[in-house]
Amino acid sequence: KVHHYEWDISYQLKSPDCFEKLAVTVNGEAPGPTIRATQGDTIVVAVHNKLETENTAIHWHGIRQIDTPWADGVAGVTQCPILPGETFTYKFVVDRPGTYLYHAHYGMQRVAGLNGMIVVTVPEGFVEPFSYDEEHTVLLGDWWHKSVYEQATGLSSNPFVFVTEPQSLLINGRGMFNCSLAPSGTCNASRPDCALPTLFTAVPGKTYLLRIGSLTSLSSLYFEMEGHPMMVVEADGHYVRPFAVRGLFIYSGETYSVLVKADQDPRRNYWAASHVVGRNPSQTPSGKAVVSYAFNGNNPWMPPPTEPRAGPAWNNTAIRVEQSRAIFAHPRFVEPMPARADRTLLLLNTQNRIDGHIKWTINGVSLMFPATPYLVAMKRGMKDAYEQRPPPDMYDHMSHDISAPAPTNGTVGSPVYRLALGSVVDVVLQNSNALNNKTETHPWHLHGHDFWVLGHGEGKFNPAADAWRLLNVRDPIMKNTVPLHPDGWTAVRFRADNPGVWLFHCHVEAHVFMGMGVVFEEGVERVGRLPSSIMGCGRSKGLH
Ligand SMILES: O=C1O[C@H]([C@@H](O)CO)C(O)=C1O
Repeated sequence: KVHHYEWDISYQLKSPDCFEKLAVTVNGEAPGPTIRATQGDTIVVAVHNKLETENTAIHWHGIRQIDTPWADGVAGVTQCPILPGETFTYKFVVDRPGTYLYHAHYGMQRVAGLNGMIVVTVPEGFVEPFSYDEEHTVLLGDWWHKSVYEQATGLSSNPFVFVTEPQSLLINGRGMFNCSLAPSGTCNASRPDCALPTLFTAVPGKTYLLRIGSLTSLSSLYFEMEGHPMMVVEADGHYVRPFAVRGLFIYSGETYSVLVKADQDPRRNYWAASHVVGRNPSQTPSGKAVVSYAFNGNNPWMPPPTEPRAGPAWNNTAIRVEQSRAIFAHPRFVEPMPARADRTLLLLNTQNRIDGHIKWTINGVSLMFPATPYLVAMKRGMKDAYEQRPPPDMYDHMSHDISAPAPTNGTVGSPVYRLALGSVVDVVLQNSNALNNKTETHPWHLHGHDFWVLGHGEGKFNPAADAWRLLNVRDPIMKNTVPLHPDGWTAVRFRADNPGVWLFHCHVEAHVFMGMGVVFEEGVERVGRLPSSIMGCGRSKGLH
């Protein structure tokens, strides 16, 4: 089945948390509509850029784009940005069931509100390893009152101005800023678009599947529903061995499906809440929504009689690592993993000062997208359009001190790791302290593939020693986004079997903007004829 969408992308005045601000919308809405399809369906989205003065591009997060690498939607990697007034049509197949996301992938535009969810259901006759009565989507976000322009300008300025902490957390696009803190006339608590949202209406005794996704710009979150523990059954489109949590840690770019049973006293309603973890949440009030009960005698619009609980200690890394380590493939859906890798990359992130600007680097290189999209440049053999020298596979793991800021400056560039088509690649992401001597959470997202999550560890990964033996090679979960925890490392394995050029990056919008990403190429010569609609910028001007 083919699903056709016509999307007008435009700025609209919105007040998702009562504060009025310009947001990038899809057909007037932010978040955009949920795309619903069945495994194997084709999605066609005609994107009309009506932003007047701003480019755009949309990434379909978690969709591998097999045979359609030009539809991945990353300006600078897989296509030229879509100019104001132009229409670009994405066409791709949703080849696996699960919960996915979409969002802008041009500059820091995701921060401005262009995001939404993709739900791919199983084909008729397929029995999932769990059952439920109804399903709902929960999209988590964070929200700033500063414009994207101010945020991006601050990050690239000298002196550096960080985006700082979000003003609000959004649940399904709604938050609640305390208007007494805003300049008069900018915030109005009685606006309908910032009313306390109902997460879903529960009928006593029924079981609900919540498809939860996070598209925060910066924040790692803890999501919980008062009195309602969750059974986690899916992660990034893969069934997991079910595990129960009272609250779910979720990182930007991740999705989880959870089962919730409506088994509480139905004569009242309950809080759902999201809390910042991993960074100090003192400037960011928790996001709130209501789980309301449909029950004779209960008022479904009444706020719960309780106060929402405070979140867990934001700086308790151990409990977050514990959840990361509790996720295994469902025993009936273990995807066989190659026993060893053909190549290992040890990728160290450091924050560096380069020509006075603060950047993130990976093995000393801060990624800057080239003017000509990599996919066009590499497929057409334009050797001067990107850096020919590949970035380093390793950092100096013997002597580098991860608890100290980077001792060297690093460089800014547009290199690419060229992977042999079909080869197996291990990547160990290694965290280290930023220039302010703090260590942070970095959720890493791989385009075009899922990876097996081999493990998470503390401190520095030592490739020569025991570290490999600690990894889970028996039933690792496959994901497209995985957290790199403070002071630690995360190891993943993937098969480079999808011809194209693919971004792998920290999903914190400010961090990828500051260069925290790498580019992989595999089998670009096998990519089919590139559509001329992805061309028109840099050295691809005039090509078709
Ligand atoms: O990228 C970042 O920059 C600041 C700080 O590290 C500046 O040194 C911060 O909190 C980030 O997450």
